[in-house]
Amino acid sequence: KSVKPDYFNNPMWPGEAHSIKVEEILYREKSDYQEVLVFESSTYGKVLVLDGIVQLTEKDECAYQEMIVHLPLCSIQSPKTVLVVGGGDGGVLREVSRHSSVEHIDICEIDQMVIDVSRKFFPDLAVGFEDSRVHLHVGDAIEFLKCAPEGRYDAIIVDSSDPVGPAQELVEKPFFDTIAKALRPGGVLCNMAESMWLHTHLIQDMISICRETFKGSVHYAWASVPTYPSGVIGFLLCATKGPPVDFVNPINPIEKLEGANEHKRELRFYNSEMHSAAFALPGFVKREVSLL
Ligand SMILES: NCCCN[C@H]1CC[C@H](N)CC1
Repeated sequence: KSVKPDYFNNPMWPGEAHSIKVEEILYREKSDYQEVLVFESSTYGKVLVLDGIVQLTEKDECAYQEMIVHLPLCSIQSPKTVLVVGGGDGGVLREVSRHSSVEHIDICEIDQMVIDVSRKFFPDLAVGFEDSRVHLHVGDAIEFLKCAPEGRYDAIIVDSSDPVGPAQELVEKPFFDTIAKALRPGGVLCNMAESMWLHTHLIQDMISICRETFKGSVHYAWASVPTYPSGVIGFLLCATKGPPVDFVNPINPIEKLEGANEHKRELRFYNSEMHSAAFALPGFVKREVSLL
């Protein structure tokens, strides 16, 4: 094409761009929702990109997938029913299935192409779909949650892409209302919550909505993910009104879970110390993002 794309003019991280050396393009198609790209990188393994935004790399996906799952699931006693919103690559499912107390996992992913591409190029993530407890729903999570039975889930994990494009409505109040309704009293939500370096306004908006919607506690945690913009990603942890949930000190520590580590592939990032440390926040975040 004659004109190079303007890398610096994007809504989520204006003025910055991240580059990874491409060895070989393995897949590039447009689904009904987004452009799906897979390439072999020089130093991060295979990389999944949606609409030009890095979703995961083989090298560092463990940080995000392990934290987004074990921060909520290790904060409640024996979680049984779990809902995953998004997560079509299967990585979150792989992590949920480490918890032997879980009996039923629903996943609602809007884009079948993401599932097919993950099965072909990311078998270490798509392995999550093989668990017999998994029930796949391909469709819009907004509709799925509207029809979900009240108090159905112990935990809901929103593994979304950025709120530009298909995932736009996943940061709005009506969606959080349906999540709160679908969770049991004392149930927990873990929501992808962008970067404390880049998105404090969006994080504040989400926290304000969640404080209203979840009468229980609202906490912000974060992890290092080198291939995400600014090198960190955040997680919003909420509990519905009911038995109080202490997010910072896991009452269901992963180290005590039978079989959690021999599972499909050992944990590479998450442990109980990383769990508690993830809630420690820099001064500027405490000032800019009021959690109280
Ligand atoms: N399931 C893979 C991760 C999807 N979530 C990511 C959160 C951060 C975004 N900038 C990219 C997607």
